Amino acid sequence: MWETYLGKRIKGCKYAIVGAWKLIRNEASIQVQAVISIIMTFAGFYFEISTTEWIFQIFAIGLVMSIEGLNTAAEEIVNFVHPDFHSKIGYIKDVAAGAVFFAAIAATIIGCLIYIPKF
Ligand SMILES: Nc1ncnc2c1ncn2[C@@H]1O[C@H](COP(=O)(O)OP(=O)(O)OP(=O)(O)O)[C@@H](O)[C@H]1O
Repeated sequence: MWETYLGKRIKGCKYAIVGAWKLIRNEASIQVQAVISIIMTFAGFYFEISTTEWIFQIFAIGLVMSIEGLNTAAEEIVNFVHPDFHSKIGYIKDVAAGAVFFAAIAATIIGCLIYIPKF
């Protein structure tokens, strides 16, 4: 059953869920993002934001957490293949962190556009 096309897709989903759980359990940066996401979700219900605002908020949360996860994966790869100090490793880690920064800035702007008018 697991060797069929559908079986392989289901197995892939299982690994992805396990990976998401590992990120939440082990990575402080993801834990911070998860807590912020929960707070923003409560805020969404409290301020009764519109469907369009929910779409943007959920998209922003997904974007930041996805890129933060990819940043963690990039860090793990470079630490594994080259544990020693090297300027190229520093560059790779810096640009991976920079990608998170872009997503975080976009999410912050979306949050401001949604919530500032509510005050
Ligand atoms: N092996 C290395 N070679 C060169 N520069 C490095 C290396 N490791 C880290 N750096 C530099 O230090 C910065 C922070 O690295 P890293 O993300 O590993 O530290 P951290 O954020 O304290 O780690 P963690 O997220 O695991 O707590 C990198 O962006 C990079 O500029």
